[in-house]
Amino acid sequence: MEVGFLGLGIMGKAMAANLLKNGFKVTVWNRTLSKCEELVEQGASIGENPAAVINKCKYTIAMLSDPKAALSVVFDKDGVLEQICKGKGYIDMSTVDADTSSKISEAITEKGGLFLEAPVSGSKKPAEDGQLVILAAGEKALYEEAIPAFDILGKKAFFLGQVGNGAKMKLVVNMIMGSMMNALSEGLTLADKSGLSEDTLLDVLDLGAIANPMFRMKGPSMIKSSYPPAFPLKHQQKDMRLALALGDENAVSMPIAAASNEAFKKARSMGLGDLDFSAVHEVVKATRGSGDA
Ligand SMILES: NC(=O)C1=CN([C@@H]2O[C@H](COP(=O)(O)OP(=O)(O)OC[C@H]3O[C@@H](n4cnc5c(N)ncnc54)[C@H](OP(=O)(O)O)[C@@H]3O)[C@@H](O)[C@H]2O)C=CC1
Ligand SMILES: O=CC(=O)O
Repeated sequence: MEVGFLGLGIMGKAMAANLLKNGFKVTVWNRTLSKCEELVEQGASIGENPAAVINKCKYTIAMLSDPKAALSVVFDKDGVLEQICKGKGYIDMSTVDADTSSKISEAITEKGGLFLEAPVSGSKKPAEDGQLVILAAGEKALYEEAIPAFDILGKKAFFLGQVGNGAKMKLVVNMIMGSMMNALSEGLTLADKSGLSEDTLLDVLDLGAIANPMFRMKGPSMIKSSYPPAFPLKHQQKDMRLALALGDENAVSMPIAAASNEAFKKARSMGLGDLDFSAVHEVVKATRGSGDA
C-alpha cells in the first residue's frame, strides 16, 4: 500500500519510519526537503510537493506544527487541494483546533476526497515505539481504511465521531498535561527552596496516587535543567492557547490552564520555545523561587 506522509519533524519522522519498517511503501514530503533524505535511506520515495504526494497515494497522512502550517499545506500553491479527488483520503494528525480541521474537511470533501482528523497523544518515544494514542474523527470509511497504519503507529485508536471531536479531545488532554507540568515544576521548586531533596520528592510521587509516566520521565532531567526537545515548548503553548479558546467558546473558566499558559508564553519570550516543554521549569524557578527565604 502506497501511503503519503507530509511533515517530517520530531513526530512525523518517527511515524513515517515505523510505516516503512512495517512494510508500507511511503512517499514523503517536508517543507525543508533535506529532512526527507534520512527517510529515503530507509526506503521512502520523495514527492516534490504536497500535491505530488496526494497524486501518487491512495491516502496521505500529515503531521505539521500548527493551524497555520496545516492550512498552508492544504490550500497554498502545489497543496493538497490541487490533487485530492474521489477515491483519495487525507488524514491530518497534527494538533490543531476544531475550526481549522473543519475548514480542511469542507474543502477536501467538496473535491470528492475523504477527510479524517487524527491527532495523537504521546511524544517522541511513543512515536518511535508505535505506542501513540490516536484520537480520530471524521469519515468513518477512511478511519477503517487507515486501521492497518494506525495499528503500526499507535497502541489504541479511538473513533470520536464528527470532525472537530478529535481536535477538541486532544486539546483537553494537552491542557491537563500543560497544567500538570507547571504543578510539577512548582513542586520541585518548593521542595528545593524548603530544603528537601527533589529526587526524593520524585520517588515519593512515584509511589502514590498521582504517579505518572510524565513525572517519571521528565522529573529527573528537570532537576538537572536539561530539556532536550521531545515535545517542543512552542507547541505546548500553542495547545494551551487553543484549549483556552475552546474554553472561551464554551464559557468554561480555566484559571489553572490560563496561569500555565502565561508561564509557557514567558518561556517562549525567554527563547525557550524550541526546547522541551518541561523547560517551563526555568520560568517557574525564576518567578516562584526568587523569594529571600
Ligand atoms: N513532539 C511531540 O511530542 C508531539 C507533537 N504533537 C503535535 O504534532 C505536530 C508535530 O509536532 P512535532 O513533530 O513535534 O513538531 P516539529 O516542530 O518537530 O515539526 C513540525 C513540522 O511542521 C512543518 N511545518 C511547520 N510550518 C510549516 C509550514 N508553514 N508549511 C509546511 N510545513 C510546515 C515542519 O517543516 P520544517 O522541517 O520545514 O520546519 C515540520 O515538518 C504538532 O501539531 C504537535 O503539537 C502531538 C503529540 C506529541
Ligand atoms: O502533544 C504532546 C503529547 O505528549 O501528547
